[in-house]
Amino acid sequence: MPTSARRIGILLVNLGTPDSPETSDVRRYLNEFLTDGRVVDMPAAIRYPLFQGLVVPLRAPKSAKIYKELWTDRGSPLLFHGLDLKEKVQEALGDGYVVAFGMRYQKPGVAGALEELRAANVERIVVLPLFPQYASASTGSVQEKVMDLVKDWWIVPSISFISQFATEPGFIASIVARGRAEMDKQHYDHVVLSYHGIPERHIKKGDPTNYCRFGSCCDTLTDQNQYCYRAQCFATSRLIAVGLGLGPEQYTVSFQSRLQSRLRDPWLQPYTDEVLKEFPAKGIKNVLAFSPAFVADCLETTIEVGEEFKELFEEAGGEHWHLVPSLNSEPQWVEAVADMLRRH
Ligand SMILES: C=CC1=C(C)c2cc3[nH]c(cc4nc(cc5[nH]c(cc1n2)c(C)c5CCC(=O)O)C(CCC(=O)O)=C4C)c(C)c3C=C
Ligand SMILES: [Fe+2]
Ligand SMILES: [Fe+2]
Repeated sequence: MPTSARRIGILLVNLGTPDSPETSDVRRYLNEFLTDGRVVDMPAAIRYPLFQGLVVPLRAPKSAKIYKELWTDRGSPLLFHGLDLKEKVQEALGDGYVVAFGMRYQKPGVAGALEELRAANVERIVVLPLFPQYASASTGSVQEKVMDLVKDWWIVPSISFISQFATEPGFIASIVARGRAEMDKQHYDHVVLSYHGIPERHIKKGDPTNYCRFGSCCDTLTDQNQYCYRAQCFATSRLIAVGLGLGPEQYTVSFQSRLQSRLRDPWLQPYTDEVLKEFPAKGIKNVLAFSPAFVADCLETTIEVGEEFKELFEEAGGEHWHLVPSLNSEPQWVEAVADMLRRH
């Protein structure tokens, strides 16, 4: 008797968000997030008491206030955009695929999403962490979680990971189209491409040949630095700039969202909140900002770039700061994701 063809399982994963903007839920989220050894790479014996006992209790009420500003009728944007993307990618890929969506921290979790794929008896699983540039704190953590979960299955399926898509033409074209739509509406003096920061140390830990010097070494992607987050951010930026027809002097690459550390560990620089203050004195009064480390709007885009940086820029004498929305579940991006998955 012929058997019907088995389908391919797709697991889309994003970072995670609190269940609600209440302090108790934000605390639970931050406790899980900031005790992940790939995010805070201190020995567990220090990390747990320091973060659960001190950092998170102090941070949670402040973060909760900001999450309240972000929250919508549909809840957290990171979550509902992820669910929308899942639906639309499923539609684009058709019956030969089963698409599931999970979050690295909190709900819906990666475990439940993997169970959906197991129940569908998929032939193999392709995991797409929704982070364009590879970082151990984001992509690496998702990879670790997936491997940790499937290791207990009686039959371990074939699993592959799309580790990064920093230079993927469909990703770049989707961002360029978003940017063009804004640039057609009005003139901008300058473009800022602001990426989530990470400690420089995290890059050095993934640099076995000791190649990265945080200088021009990151200006090209080579076999030696293919997983360097900084080099990937620069590669994404160059392609966006080419797509928008920008010369090197017309855009700035910078890094945001650093977690203040008393150890004063350097994070990737320049910091967005510092460079933007210098723009007005240089005659840059109208700025278009992109957040190309994120494919879905979230606290770090809508609030940090869209509101906090705007305020800082205006205080420094700037006139107009505008954030290009993330790709979310825009049709061109849905097709780019489906195409990436079909080719994988
Ligand atoms: C681009 C991917 C991300 C990397 C790399 C990353 C590294 C990283 N983040 C923190 C600390 C925080 N990040 C927070 C929010 C947050 N971070 C990402 C993505 C990456 N983080 C996203 C998508 C979000 C938004 C989630 C949402 O619910 O909207 C937060 C929580 C907010 C706050 O309290 O400020 C923290 C804390 C570190 C320390 C780190 C690398 C070492
Ligand atoms: Fe983060
Ligand atoms: Fe580098």
